[in-house]
Amino acid sequence: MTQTPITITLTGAGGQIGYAAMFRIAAGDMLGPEQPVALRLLEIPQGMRGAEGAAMELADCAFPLLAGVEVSDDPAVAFDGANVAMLIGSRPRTAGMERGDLLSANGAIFGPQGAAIAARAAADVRVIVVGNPANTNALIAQQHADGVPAERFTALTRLDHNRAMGLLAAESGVGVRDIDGVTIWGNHSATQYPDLSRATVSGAPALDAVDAAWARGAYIERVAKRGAEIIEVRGGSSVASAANAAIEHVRDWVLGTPGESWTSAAVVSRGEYGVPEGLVSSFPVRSRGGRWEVVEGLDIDAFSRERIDASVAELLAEREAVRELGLI
Ligand SMILES: NC(=O)c1ccc[n+]([C@@H]2O[C@H](COP(=O)([O-])OP(=O)(O)OC[C@H]3O[C@@H](n4cnc5c(N)ncnc54)[C@H](O)[C@@H]3O)[C@@H](O)[C@H]2O)c1
Ligand SMILES: O=C(O)C[C@H](O)C(=O)O
Repeated sequence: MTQTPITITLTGAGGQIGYAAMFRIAAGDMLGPEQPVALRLLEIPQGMRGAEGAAMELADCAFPLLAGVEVSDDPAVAFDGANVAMLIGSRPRTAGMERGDLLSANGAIFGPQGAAIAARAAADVRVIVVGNPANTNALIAQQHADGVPAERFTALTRLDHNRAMGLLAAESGVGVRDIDGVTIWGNHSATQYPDLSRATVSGAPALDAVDAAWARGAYIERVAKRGAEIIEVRGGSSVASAANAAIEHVRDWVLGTPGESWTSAAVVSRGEYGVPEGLVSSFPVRSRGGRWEVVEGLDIDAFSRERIDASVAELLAEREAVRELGLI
């Protein structure tokens, strides 16, 4: 194990998702069993004891790959030299709220963090925003990160992607290994579009394996509202599945996606599929050479067009709202 450690900054490290993620990262689940990692844990003063306690437990695990842990409430310290920044810290919604209701409460967190990343992080920094509303928070961070290429800012829709795979597998009576070609388009919100147009079940078109009305009705609704379903059943928003998805997002971004398969991630649009440039929107993506590439050239039928446009309209409205709040 002679490799230089990769520095990973986790914000909200005293919170639930941070706690669920950090032990797996330190165990090598994100960057592989040969790659040492150094963790920088960022919290606000009220969250520092939780983060410090988690750091003590990390030490008590004696992970061979863990090259160090630092806890700080200063973004300039926590983002110093960061190769990967996982922006988790922010308030979760509670029952009855939409994620967009968190914009004014959480949006203000991401401008200063974007600026701190620009000032302190490593030249190759990759940023994933988990805190909701994730797409627009990523936009805010990106807009404050002068000098950092826009493509380094992403938001998490891998959890939606995994949910879409899991629910399709259950409906088809197969394992998730037999599912491919699912896409999440748009916003990590109730308007997102889980698209089965090109999905396959055991190599055959998914739309032949399941009822088409289900695929374009109840299925979309269930995937898009799964977060609220979890809140209702657990009494709190998803934690371990969110941490898992964030880990998979970073793993694939750094190490690549397998073969021709794609996954879903919210990336800064360059105008692909008519999504206005600059919005952070979910697309089908592959990772090649450490960069996300939007899978281009897929046919979009009228149904899909309408769903994508509806979610993009919400992203445009969120961008307008944060402009009005003076956050970008
Ligand atoms: N994108 C997704 O798929 C997805 C999935 C699940 C949860 N989430 C979101 O992730 C966020 C975190 O969820 P959680 O369950 O871990 O919440 P939590 O309340 O358990 O933890 C959040 C932590 O963030 C800290 N924090 C707040 N402001 C901060 C700042 N400026 N800098 C650093 N830390 C800060 C808090 O002190 C707290 O410890 C929520 O916004 C939730 O809605 C997103
Ligand atoms: O739904 C939420 O508020 C939490 C998270 O975004 C989720 O999708 O589980």
